[in-house]
Amino acid sequence: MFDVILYEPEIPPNTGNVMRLCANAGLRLHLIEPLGFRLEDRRLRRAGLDYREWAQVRVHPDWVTGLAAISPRRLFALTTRGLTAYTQPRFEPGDAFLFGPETRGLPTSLLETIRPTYRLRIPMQPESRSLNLANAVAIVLFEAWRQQDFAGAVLGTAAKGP
Ligand SMILES: C[S@@+](CC[C@H](N)C(=O)[O-])C[C@H]1O[C@@H](n2cnc3c(N)ncnc32)[C@H](O)[C@@H]1O
Repeated sequence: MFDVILYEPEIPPNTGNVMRLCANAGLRLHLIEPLGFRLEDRRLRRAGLDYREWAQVRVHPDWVTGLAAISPRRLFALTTRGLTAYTQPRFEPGDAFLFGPETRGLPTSLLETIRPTYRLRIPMQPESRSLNLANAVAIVLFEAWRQQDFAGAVLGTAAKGP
């Protein structure tokens, strides 16, 4: 329904967390190379990811190839320099969300080239610099999925009493 794109991610446990999140929410995950680690990295494997969590991950050799393969309906770039709150747009199936690398964020040159539909920002306290990448993905993607009434999810059953 939605595509998540990690642009040149650097830290294995972050990508592992996002892989699990995407599998849980039924989202496709795209990793744009170069990665700051090998997919065989034991710190990624240590996340205990199973086949299902690897199955929906695609690795693209560069941004141009990745974008052509994903071909999103709209592209939302998540950046601390965004001017639009992530809660403002009405997301639709086929939208894609682009997140930057942990130490650098999304390069200005990339943002100017791709011209995303919106540059989205997650509100923070004035003295805060940024959120952890995996946390940022979780916040935005669950908002997008919430807007779809958590389509496809099992929302739970009432607990049986004693
Ligand atoms: C650790 S942050 C990068 C920090 C980098 N110094 C910067 O300012 O962009 C990794 C990625 O998480 C996302 N992110 C983190 N905090 C965010 C926020 N408050 N609003 C929007 N995106 C955020 C962005 O995609 C960012 O590129």
